[in-house]
Amino acid sequence: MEISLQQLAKRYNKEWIFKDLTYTFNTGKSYALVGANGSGKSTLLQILSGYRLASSGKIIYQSDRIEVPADEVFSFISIATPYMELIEEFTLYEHLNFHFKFRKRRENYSIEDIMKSCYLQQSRDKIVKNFSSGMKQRLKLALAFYTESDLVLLDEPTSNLDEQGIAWYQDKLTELLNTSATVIIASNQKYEYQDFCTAQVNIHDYKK
Ligand SMILES: Nc1ncnc2c1ncn2[C@@H]1O[C@H](COP(=O)(O)OP(=O)(O)OP(=O)(O)O)[C@@H](O)[C@H]1O
Repeated sequence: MEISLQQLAKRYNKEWIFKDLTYTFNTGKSYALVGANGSGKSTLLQILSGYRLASSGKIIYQSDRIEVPADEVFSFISIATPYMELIEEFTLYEHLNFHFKFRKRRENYSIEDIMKSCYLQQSRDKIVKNFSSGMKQRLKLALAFYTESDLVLLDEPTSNLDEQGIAWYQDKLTELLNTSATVIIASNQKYEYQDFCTAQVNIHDYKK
């Protein structure tokens, strides 16, 4: 998916978070969205996902060179972010089963394959509410990695992950980058994007 931002700007009350952001994210490429804490990385990802509105400017989404209407964009996107809530009352199996009733699994991986791949197969029938923070993060990432999507948005992807979890993230990211998905990673940690992303966008360049 190609995403073209035209003079995008966002402010909260009187504070401009970014202004005049004109940039194109190209199909199949991967981007690191960088900037200090509080600079606006999550805000931009939320706008790209349709969760928040920009204050001004325009976003054009194109799939196979055809513009995707704004109200259909959500079905092309996967997102893993700290503000996204999991359905805590479900077991792991129920959660994955529910999600994949609405979205297609990448390359027809089975739910069992997905649980195994994120080292959660032992927790198949455990309620998500009782997951540790690292387990919840692996589930969020698994939902993003294994959903067939044209655009994958990852916000602080390794928060709460241990060393094995970080290696798993890097491995799954490498697999994702071999697909045609466009990937955007908002990050403060170089190991989340260095050696993986083809370009960097620094929010501080759009604050003048
Ligand atoms: N709903 C909101 N209302 C008002 N201000 C907000 C809101 N959400 C975020 N902000 C402000 O917008 C700015 C950018 O926040 P954002 O979370 O996008 O930054 P970030 O770059 O993702 O930060 P971090 O690296 O700490 O996660 C901050 O000053 C924050 O306080």
